[in-house]
Amino acid sequence: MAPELVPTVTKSTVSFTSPTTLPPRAYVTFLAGNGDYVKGVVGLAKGLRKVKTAYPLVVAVLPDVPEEHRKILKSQGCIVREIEPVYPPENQTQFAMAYYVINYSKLRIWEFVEYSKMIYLDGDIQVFENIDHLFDLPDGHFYAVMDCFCEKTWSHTPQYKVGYCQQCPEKVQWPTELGQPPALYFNAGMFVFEPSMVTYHDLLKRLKVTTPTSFAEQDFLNMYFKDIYKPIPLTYNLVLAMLWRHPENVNLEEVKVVHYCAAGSKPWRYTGKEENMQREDIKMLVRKWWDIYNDASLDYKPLGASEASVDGVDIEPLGHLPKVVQRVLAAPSAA
Ligand SMILES: O=c1ccn([C@@H]2O[C@H](COP(=O)(O)OP(=O)(O)O)[C@@H](O)[C@H]2O)c(=O)[nH]1
Ligand SMILES: OC[C@H]1O[C@H](O[C@@H]2[C@@H](O)[C@H](O)[C@@H](O)[C@H](O)[C@@H]2O)[C@H](O)[C@@H](O)[C@H]1O
Ligand SMILES: [Mn+2]
Repeated sequence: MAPELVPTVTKSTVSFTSPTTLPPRAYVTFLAGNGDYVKGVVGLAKGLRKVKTAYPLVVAVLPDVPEEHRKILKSQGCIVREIEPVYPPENQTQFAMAYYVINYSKLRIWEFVEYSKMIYLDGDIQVFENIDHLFDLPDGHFYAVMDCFCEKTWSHTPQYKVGYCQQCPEKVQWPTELGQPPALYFNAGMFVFEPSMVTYHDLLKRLKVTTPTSFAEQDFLNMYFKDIYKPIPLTYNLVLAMLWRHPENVNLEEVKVVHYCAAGSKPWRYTGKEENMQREDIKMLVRKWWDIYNDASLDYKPLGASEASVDGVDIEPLGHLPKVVQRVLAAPSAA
């Protein structure tokens, strides 16, 4: 329903303005499959509500996301938009993770042109402090946080082989015999962008003639936006591996956004068994995620709607703190 318009008299004319003229902006995330990433998106929706963002969360869902999950997302106040998958050209490339092939579907968000500016967030991200001010960054650029090349997932790359990382370029100099150091490279789990049909069609056209590489759409987006990419501080997307790879670059107190992308760190699957997962900072961040996910006061409460169900579908929290997670979080750190 359109907001009730209130007349305002300017000079001799009367013009109508909506009482709350928010610019057309939104957060957007991506959901594929009928698995447990929907918990990540519910957690993200509740986290954004907790920090009192002024903007909605759009969830771009692939056709394989079941109706049940879509209803849960709508019950959490999300705007659910179905997108068609995007596949890279046929190739023999080994992606760093086999499922990365579906992540090219993220490119569909460029066609959400009803929004002038959007902030993309992976479903395994949590926002712990309000970041709405990023929407006011100057137009015409692509803003994202620089990634780290030190995890094993990078072992196929020249930078990993020589021990170079953009997070500490002075530690191991880029060997001159290898030519120019790699261009600044961002993590594609969070970025600020402007939807545009021109860009959207050009992205898909360029994808058709681009050989896929191990980090799939993240590599492609880095190639495509390299001339307008502007790094923003890691407080806006803490890739967890930074905690053990570049602790000197991290001040946890200042971190606003946490990206649970390290192996074994997805809070809704956390067992504490994988490498680094017994660290006290990891256990604290997993607990912080669950505190939001389990906080019923953060559930979306539309005026007048029953909180018990939506169209008869019981909207129970998707899961309390599983016993295994409680046990692991409570256990004293071995490290
Ligand atoms: O089975 C899947 C795999 C990925 N995703 C979405 O794609 C994003 C990117 O994948 P992921 O975060 O696992 O990559 P990582 O950042 O861990 O490399 C996820 O956050 C989800 O939003 C999803 O919905 N279902
Ligand atoms: O499809 C490729 C994915 O590549 C990125 O994840 C990687 C990357 O960050 C590496 O640098 C890390 O080492 C690794 O752990 C992490 O999973 C994005 O987070 C994700 O959204 C998506 O684009
Ligand atoms: Mn991620």
